[in-house]
Amino acid sequence: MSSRRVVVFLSAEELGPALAQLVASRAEKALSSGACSFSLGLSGGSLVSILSKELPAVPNLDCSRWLVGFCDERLVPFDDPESTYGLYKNQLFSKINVPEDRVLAIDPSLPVSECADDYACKLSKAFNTEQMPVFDMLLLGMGPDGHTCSLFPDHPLLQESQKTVAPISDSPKPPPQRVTLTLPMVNAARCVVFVSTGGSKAPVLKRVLEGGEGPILPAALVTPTQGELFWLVDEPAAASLALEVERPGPGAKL
Ligand SMILES: O=C(O)[C@H](O)[C@@H](O)[C@H](O)[C@H](O)COP(=O)(O)O
Repeated sequence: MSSRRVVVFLSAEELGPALAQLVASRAEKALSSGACSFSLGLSGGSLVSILSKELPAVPNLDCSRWLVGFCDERLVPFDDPESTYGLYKNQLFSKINVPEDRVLAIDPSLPVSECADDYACKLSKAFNTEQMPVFDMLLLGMGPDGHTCSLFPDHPLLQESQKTVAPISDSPKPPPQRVTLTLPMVNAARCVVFVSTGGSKAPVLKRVLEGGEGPILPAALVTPTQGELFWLVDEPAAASLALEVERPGPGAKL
């Protein structure tokens, strides 16, 4: 892992614009350095509302060459309120100019194992590679149990070392059937950004960032091989941290 930065913001309201600016600046950097696209993996949960509010507010944001995938997705129809793609379609994609055919959604009509394999093929095709697709940036959340994507504590999926996308049928967080990027896929990304806010995350954030008793939690297994790792958190989530963190001033660029 090239670097880990833990950045603490006064509130989620201050974190949002900084996150959007980070995404936009990394997209600009990728595309201006000759890449044909900027590949971004999205998670669900509270990230949906943060990104839907803050990305469209970035001045002159051009997403026409973005390639958008999902770090995990629930096996429900797109019009189900639990569908991460459905939420982003309604709340974000209608406000930015990412072409519809460059948003890589799962096929929720398939059985979960076939759905995972189908999504892995879709990603390989979109990234034009037979190797492990490498996202420019992945945006991850973390549950109060330390899960990320749909990788849950003590789950056999944490040992998956070959697949890029895996099925899960016993998610402890409903709905039970999902597909998820695997740890090798997540750790191959050029930049991984966790966003975690709220006091309920304070205990697990301390355990993930500073270590503690018991098995290592899924979010702590995200250690990009060569990529950057950001933890963007608010003060309530950081309340128990003892390690050195960054506290940028208002409007500071990451
Ligand atoms: O689809 C999902 O459930 C998410 O991808 C999941 O991994 C989420 O990121 C965490 O549960 C954190 O969610 P919050 O940020 O809402 O706490």
